[in-house]
Formats: sequence, structure tokens, C-alpha cells
Amino acid sequence: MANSDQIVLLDFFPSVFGIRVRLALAAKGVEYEGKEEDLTGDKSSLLLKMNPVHKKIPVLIHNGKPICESLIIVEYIDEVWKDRCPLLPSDPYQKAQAKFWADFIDKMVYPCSKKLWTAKGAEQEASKKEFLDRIKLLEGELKSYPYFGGESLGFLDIAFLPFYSRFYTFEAFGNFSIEAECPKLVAWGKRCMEEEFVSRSLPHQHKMYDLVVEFTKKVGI
Ligand SMILES: N[C@@H](CCC(=O)N[C@@H](CS)C(=O)NCC(=O)O)C(=O)O
Repeated sequence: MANSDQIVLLDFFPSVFGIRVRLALAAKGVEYEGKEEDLTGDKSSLLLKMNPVHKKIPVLIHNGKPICESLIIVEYIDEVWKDRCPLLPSDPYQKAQAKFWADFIDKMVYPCSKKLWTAKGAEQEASKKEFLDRIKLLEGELKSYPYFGGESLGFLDIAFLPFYSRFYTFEAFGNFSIEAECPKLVAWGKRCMEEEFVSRSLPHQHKMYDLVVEFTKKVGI
């Protein structure tokens, strides 16, 4: 890709989906202009124009052309900047597996993780159980490897790392310990944080907690 490429990311700092794209761009060393959306207010005309279907961030705008949906964007970034730091496995079966588990995160982990800080009482308790059961399944996928990507950090690591950034938030709202239940997963998160591009791009867990608290106050949860 030419150095003159124009890359803009429509983003919202605390978003787990936006963070995925920031991580993928950082992994590849791609420079871009970030534009922050105020998701507690009116959406910008640029966002509505670039993602008229879902009207959601993140949107990557590459030389004027929008790409929407975080996992699709990460895959796009991997294909466009394929000369460095491969994210998806080249083996078709391994690639399908990585996509399966990333889809599992979006369909099965994200909804109950959100309820940990938005729901109360019995609903919150039920979501805690669901969340732990599901991340234990995901933890099993680490097998004996250091990363979900095997020996190196890849697509599935990037898909789940933003949730690691929210672990303290989940624990504080849900009053439980993820490390007590999923020690391998917490060790994985700490290992990923040793990568310079991850520690630079992933919001600190306490900062994320403050942002989530601020967001809940703004939107009145
Ligand atoms: N499946 C989408 C989810 C994106 C998403 O839910 N974005 C939220 C911010 S975390 C958003 O823009 N919400 C605005 C709205 O729902 O109106 C992805 O992976 O990119």
C-alpha cells in the first residue's frame, strides 16, 4: 500500500469493537487519523454516510471507501497490509477456527458481558454464570499455546483483547474474580500486554472502568 493512502477510523474510545481495529492497525504499524464519535449524542453526518446500514462505529475509511464491522475490518487490514505481522492463519482450517471463535465472542460473550454492567439482581447473576461458562470454553482454545494465534499473537487474540481490557469492569460490577475461574485466560492477557503494540493501544483496565462508569451515568443506566 502506498504511503499516500488516506486512512480514517471512525471510533469511540471505550468501544471493544473500535479497539480491535486500533490493535490491528497498531500490529501492522499503519498510521491513520482517528475521529471520535459521541455515541451519547447525535451521530456525525460522516458516520451516517459511511455506515448507513448499521450507523455504528468502527468504520475504517480507506481512500474514501468505508469498511464496516470490526471483524471484517481486521480481516481487511490483514489482507491489505499482508507483508507484515500476519493475523489470520494461512491454513484454511485454522482460519475457519479463528473466525468461528471470533464469531462466538460476538454472539455469545459480548451480550452477557454487557449485562454484567448494565443489568442488576437476578439478570446480572445469570449473565455472570453465562459469561464465565463461555469464557471458559474460549480459554480451552488456548490449549498449551501462549496465544490464541498459536506461537504468535493473531486474529482471535485481537478479537478478545478488548474484553480483557474490561475484565476489571466486569469484576467490579459483578463482584467476582475472573482470575479465580480462568487463570490461563488472565495469564494470556498479561502475556499479550508484554507486546509493545498491545500495551500502547489497549486501554488500561482501570481507565476502561472509569470510562464505563462515566458512560453509564451519561446514558442513565
Ligand atoms: N458488530 C459491530 C458492532 C459495533 C457496535 O456495536 N458499535 C457500537 C459502539 S460499541 C455503536 O456504534 N453503537 C451505536 C448505536 O448502537 O447506535 C462490529 O463488530 O463492529
